[in-house]
Amino acid sequence: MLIEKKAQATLPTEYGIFEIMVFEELANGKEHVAMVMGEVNGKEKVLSRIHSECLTGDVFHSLKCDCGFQLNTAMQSIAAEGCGVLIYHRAEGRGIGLTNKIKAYALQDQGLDTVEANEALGFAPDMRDYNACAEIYAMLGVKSVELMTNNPDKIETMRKDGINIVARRPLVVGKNKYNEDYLRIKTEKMDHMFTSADLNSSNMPLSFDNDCGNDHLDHNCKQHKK
Ligand SMILES: Nc1nc2c(ncn2[C@@H]2O[C@H](COP(=O)(O)OP(=O)(O)OP(=O)(O)O)[C@@H](O)[C@H]2O)c(=O)[nH]1
Ligand SMILES: [Zn+2]
Repeated sequence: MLIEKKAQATLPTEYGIFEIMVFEELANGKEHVAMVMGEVNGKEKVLSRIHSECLTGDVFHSLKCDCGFQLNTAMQSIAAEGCGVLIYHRAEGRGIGLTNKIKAYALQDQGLDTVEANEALGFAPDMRDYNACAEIYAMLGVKSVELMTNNPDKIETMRKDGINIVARRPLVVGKNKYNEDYLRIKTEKMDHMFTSADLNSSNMPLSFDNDCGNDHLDHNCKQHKK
């Protein structure tokens, strides 16, 4: 056994009411979270997202990546379906941890891309495994999942790690001028399934992506003050 269920409670969110469950990965003490809506025990093709922790995107609404937008959209989609599982997978920085991710960001400030920065720090571009997630699905009684992701390598690794993925739902959201290159590199070097239409369109859901020419997101920008 890799994980142990530690706690469960009802959690109302702006998207709907979930059951939150905490599972500890015994080897490293990581606390993975399952946000569960509806009856998933014994079900096939449960709508699901395995969301890798991204403190900067999920909490601080960073625009350098698409994580925060994907997290919100995944929860909305599960709520719309009335049934599903979101696993919040504590694999910050694709498994290299927060300190190393921020070191990678510093290298990106100097011109390296997301893959080169990981490699410069001595890491593979993606260090994640999903064994704990496979066990969480098993403990929940989920037979198979429809996974929200754009990453075919993630699907392949998850299948190797024992997750039964029977369908994929794209999760293309949050493109903006700060993550354009990041999304392009993910498409070119990490095979993410963004179409050229996805990469060329702006699906930024927020109104502050202004056209004033100022390279900031200043809500007090004189041009935009009403
Ligand atoms: N090392 C590193 N990790 C990053 C970087 N940007 C985002 N991340 C982490 O990447 C993880 C998310 O991976 P992504 O490559 O964005 O997407 P994915 O999970 O593989 O695929 P999707 O399911 O389509 O979202 C989170 O843990 C983020 O913290 C970066 O530049 N370097
Ligand atoms: Zn992110």
